[in-house]
Amino acid sequence: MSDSPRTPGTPRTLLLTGAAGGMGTLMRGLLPAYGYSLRLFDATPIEGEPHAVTADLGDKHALREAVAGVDAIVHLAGISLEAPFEKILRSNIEGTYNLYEAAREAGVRRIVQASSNHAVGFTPLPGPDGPPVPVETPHRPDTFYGLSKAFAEDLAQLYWDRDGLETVSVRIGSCFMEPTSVRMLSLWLSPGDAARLFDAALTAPSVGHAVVYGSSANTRLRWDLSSARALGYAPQDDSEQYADKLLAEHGEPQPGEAEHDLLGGAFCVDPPQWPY
Ligand SMILES: NC(=O)C1=CN([C@@H]2O[C@H](COP(=O)(O)OP(=O)(O)OC[C@H]3O[C@@H](n4cnc5c(N)ncnc54)[C@H](O)[C@@H]3O)[C@@H](O)[C@H]2O)C=CC1
Ligand SMILES: O=C(O)[C@H]1OC(=O)[C@H](O)[C@@H](O)[C@@H]1O
Repeated sequence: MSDSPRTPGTPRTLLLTGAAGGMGTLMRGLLPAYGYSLRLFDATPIEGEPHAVTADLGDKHALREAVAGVDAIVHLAGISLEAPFEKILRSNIEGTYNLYEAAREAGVRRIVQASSNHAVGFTPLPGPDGPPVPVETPHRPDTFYGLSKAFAEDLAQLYWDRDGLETVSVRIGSCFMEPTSVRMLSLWLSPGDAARLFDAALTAPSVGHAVVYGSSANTRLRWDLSSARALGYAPQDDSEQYADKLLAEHGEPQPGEAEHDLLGGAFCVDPPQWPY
């Protein structure tokens, strides 16, 4: 259920790109309870959703039709791991540009887009008592994938400054049903908190282009959630309930290991490693 106030002008009809993916599937389940009506878009067909648009982000005509009449967009589509540059260029860089162009032409007011911790992956991790990583930290992408997210944030800034199209860029940590590594104890964004954060990002007044980190209220958090909280985000989950099990399985990351030293963890190793 929605825990954010409704104001006149709150978006109702959303285009959800990446609707067939892991997060898209979770958000298809959770966002309607906040009062949104979803139009689904993905290159992969979605079983049981005959009205979903099955199209690639490279298909400008399909994008123009998909954005027509929506109040806002939640943009999750794209390659979600490291890949050859040419593939990242097509899906994440050109694809996100195509979406922004379609949105601008259609007069869509706001986009909430999935950025990633990997846009700043080479940022040194502070110790548990150090100051959390601020959103203003410079882009330090750890992969071509992270580079595409840094591009998407700059693209959003341009469309705000030049065209008045608002964006909240959410640097998502790790959004899955449960954290599956010790690193994810710090970065985990529970599905419920992801829906809360997207709702806050869709409904907060006058965001311009806001960059926020996307995590739950984890005990082991190492980045600063204050810009997300300023949108009205009030996370309710904490990964700590999974800590004993994950630490028993994997042990604490040690100094000198990417997972211990760098925000992007094993994406910073060449070639990038996962699971992380
Ligand atoms: N799940 C996570 O922990 C994190 C996710 N993200 C970002 O959030 C978004 C969603 O992530 P997941 O659901 O985990 O990824 P996913 O890989 O499960 O889903 C991505 C979806 O995008 C679609 N897609 C890819 N390229 C496309 C194209 N050119 N045209 C149309 N559709 C295309 C795929 O078919 C897929 O259904 C991605 O942008 C990812 O980079 C960022 C940080 C962490
Ligand atoms: O760092 C992480 O855990 C996550 O970051 C991402 O950007 C990826 O899309 C996701 O698959 C990873 O699990």
